[in-house]
Amino acid sequence: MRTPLIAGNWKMNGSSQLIEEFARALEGFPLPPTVEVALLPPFPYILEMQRALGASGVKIGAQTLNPLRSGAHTGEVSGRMLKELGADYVLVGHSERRRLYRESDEDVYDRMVAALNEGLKPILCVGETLEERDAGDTERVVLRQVGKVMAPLEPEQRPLVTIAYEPVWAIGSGRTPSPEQAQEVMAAIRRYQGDFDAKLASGLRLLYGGSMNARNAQELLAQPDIDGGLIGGASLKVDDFLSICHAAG
Ligand SMILES: O=C(CO)COP(=O)(O)O
Repeated sequence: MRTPLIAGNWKMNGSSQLIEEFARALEGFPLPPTVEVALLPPFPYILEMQRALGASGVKIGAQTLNPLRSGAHTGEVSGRMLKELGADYVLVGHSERRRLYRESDEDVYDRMVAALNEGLKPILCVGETLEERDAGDTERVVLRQVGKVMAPLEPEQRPLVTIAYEPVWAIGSGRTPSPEQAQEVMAAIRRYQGDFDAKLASGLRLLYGGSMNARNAQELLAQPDIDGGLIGGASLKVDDFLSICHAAG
């Protein structure tokens, strides 16, 4: 039985005021006990969020990490630091990191290993561009991204990874694949993992991300291989985010 996870990726958004709004809302509106909920704010808010929301059961995460532990890397943040701040989760390979900061599959792998070594729970993001989808390349692209990072891991590390399927064209666009189209890709990811290890595949937690909101969450989450969501824009609206959490419960 896989516990659903709803994770909110604030990207470079949010404020102390928004953290307070979440704290107030969660006082009167507890989270469903059957769902794990995480919020991933920008680095400067991690500690504040941990203090304000930790007691509500919300887990805290980060959006990236540097693969090194420390050193002369101006502007960077390591997994060790995130762990010390109380972070549980960390995204690796988000398409915005791949595109805007030129992170390759190898860079994503290095971050994955660093996250695992620090005891953080990595969420590996994968997804195709519109051109790749139109060319009929979706599965090939997504399984390559999964394989390049998952295959070299030690067998005992693989079950610690959550995979988020986020079609690049669905992110921030208001467009989503149909629930059946999302299901098809996510079932392919699970089958592919099953080629390594059947137990790993059945326990693997798969999230859908890309314009998931309070209106479409229910039908996406109803698909058999969708175990939760990675939410961008709607995680900045307290009511919408909490209603997605309840839809998953
Ligand atoms: O990129 C995303 C989450 O990581 C999805 O963002 P949106 O929900 O804003 O489309």
